[in-house]
Amino acid sequence: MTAPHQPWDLLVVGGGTAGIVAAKTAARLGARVALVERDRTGGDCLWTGCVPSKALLAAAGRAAEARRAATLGVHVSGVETDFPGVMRHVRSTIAAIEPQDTPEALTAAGVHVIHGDAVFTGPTSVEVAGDRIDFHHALIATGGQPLVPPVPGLAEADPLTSDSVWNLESLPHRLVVMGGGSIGCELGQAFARLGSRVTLVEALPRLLPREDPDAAALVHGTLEHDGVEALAGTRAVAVRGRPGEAGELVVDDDSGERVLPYDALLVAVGRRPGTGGLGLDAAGVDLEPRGFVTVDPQLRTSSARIWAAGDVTPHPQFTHVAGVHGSLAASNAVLGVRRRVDFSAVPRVTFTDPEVAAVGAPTWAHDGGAEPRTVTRQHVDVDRAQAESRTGGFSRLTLGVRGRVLGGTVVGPRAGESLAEVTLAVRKGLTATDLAGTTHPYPTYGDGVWNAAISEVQSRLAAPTTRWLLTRLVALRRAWSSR
Ligand SMILES: Cc1cc2nc3c(=O)[nH]c(=O)nc-3n(C[C@H](O)[C@H](O)[C@H](O)COP(=O)(O)OP(=O)(O)OC[C@H]3O[C@@H](n4cnc5c(N)ncnc54)[C@H](O)[C@@H]3O)c2cc1C
Ligand SMILES: NC(=O)c1ccc[n+]([C@@H]2O[C@H](COP(=O)([O-])OP(=O)(O)OC[C@H]3O[C@@H](n4cnc5c(N)ncnc54)[C@H](O)[C@@H]3O)[C@@H](O)[C@H]2O)c1
Repeated sequence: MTAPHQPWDLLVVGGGTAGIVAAKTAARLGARVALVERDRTGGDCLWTGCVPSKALLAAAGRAAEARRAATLGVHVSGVETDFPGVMRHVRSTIAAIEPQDTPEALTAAGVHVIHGDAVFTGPTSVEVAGDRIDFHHALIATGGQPLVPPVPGLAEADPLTSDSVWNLESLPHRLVVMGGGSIGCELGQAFARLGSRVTLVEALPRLLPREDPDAAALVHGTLEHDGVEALAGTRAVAVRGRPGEAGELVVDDDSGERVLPYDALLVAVGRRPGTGGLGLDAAGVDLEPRGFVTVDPQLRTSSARIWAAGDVTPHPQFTHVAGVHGSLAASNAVLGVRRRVDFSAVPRVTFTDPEVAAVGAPTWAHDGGAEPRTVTRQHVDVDRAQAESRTGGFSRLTLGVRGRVLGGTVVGPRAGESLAEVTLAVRKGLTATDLAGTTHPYPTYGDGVWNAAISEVQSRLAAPTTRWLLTRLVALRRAWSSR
């Protein structure tokens, strides 16, 4: 392999979202860029993460909609799901999106693509298939892998993970899912709606433990309605099973042990950073205690010319974060600027039904009156939700001094879309008055956030001093008009 332009201005290791966005950004800035990928460019999001999971959820959602259409007077009988057909939809979605991330697309964007496993041999060089490649700057964007925790018998049973679940050819009759976070809830709901008997096991006392408890409760309720047995506060103790065969997961809650038989076991308890075999010692790159690459706020590692972005860092594991951080690290590396990561407004969405979308300061744990505090609009009071018979949701804002929007949680259909304006509000320091004064189209789920903001403005108008002043003003106008 001959690699032109060495040393590269930027050598990117890893062709997932962080690496691709970084490489394209640096090339656009005029840098000479190479990207090393050992597998397929596109990364977790395209092949095993966001894209297949959202395609699967879309199919499962259609089935659920057809089943509940009777509430709207539409009777759909005999709803059947055809798992190979669903998986064809998953693969065709990937195929439709893939062209953006191919080596050809990268080459067209001015990025030299190298296929192989990169290993750092020093602070300014890597080796790929025996060839030495020199760089002025490098970016580690090697992502992560599903974590398989040390539960006795688990590794031996070779469970499904978010990497391998996409190879299933038939729907498991009984699916046990370990982990009630984003992957567990999204895939657990999807498989249940497609016809599996799903049991979800979450070690902490509730599902989606990072989200507003009211949001988690709504998701829990819908999962149960979909037929999922959701066991929160339940630890996995042991697995009895062999690869590719039915087995049993032994779990334990405060009331004792219970055996959960499965045809397939899916582990979704988080992801570990992909740093193994990268030669980071030779490069002088430090890891933090959990094994993620340590970065400063400019995404520089402990090695002056090496940067890192995406799931390999301790930052939130989302595609949008990987992309934004990849771009930021690339411009810092090739331009020598000092842009810093900004965590004030990083949105997140769990694509269950209902969707749970949140940003900024938590929307819970605020006692009444003191700031910050919350205002909530239940979606039973949102006309669009009533029209669609989808009232199980809410829009909640966390407000600080003078009504400044510090955070928000929206639960309901397309909550991720409704969250966009809350994200902008948090980022730009807007207030409830700003949101209330912005005309929103009627009837939309956006009315939830809008009316929460309006209720805040109305409650300020109802404050005794304001109320007294307004009453005086009206009385003066009345006196003036009747002169
Ligand atoms: C089931 C699931 C659903 C998800 N859904 C969402 C979602 O809806 N929204 C969202 O925002 N996020 C979602 N995520 C998270 C999202 O997929 C990740 O945060 C994102 O893809 C991380 O991108 P990355 O570039 O950091 O890493 P990756 O995409 O993992 O890319 C790393 C790349 O580096 C390569 N590599 C590793 N080591 C080497 C080496 N030594 N040499 C060369 N190449 C190497 C790998 O082959 C890989 O291609 C989901 C994740 C999962 C698992
Ligand atoms: N919609 C999205 O944006 C989306 C969707 C899927 C995944 N992701 C990303 O992928 C990452 C990984 O997702 P994930 O769901 O695997 O991780 P997660 O951290 O979201 O959830 C893991 C859950 O497993 C539980 N858990 C841990 N050990 C357990 C055990 N032994 N038994 C039972 N439960 C246990 C944890 O308490 C936690 O609730 C997430 O951090 C997320 O950022 C994002």
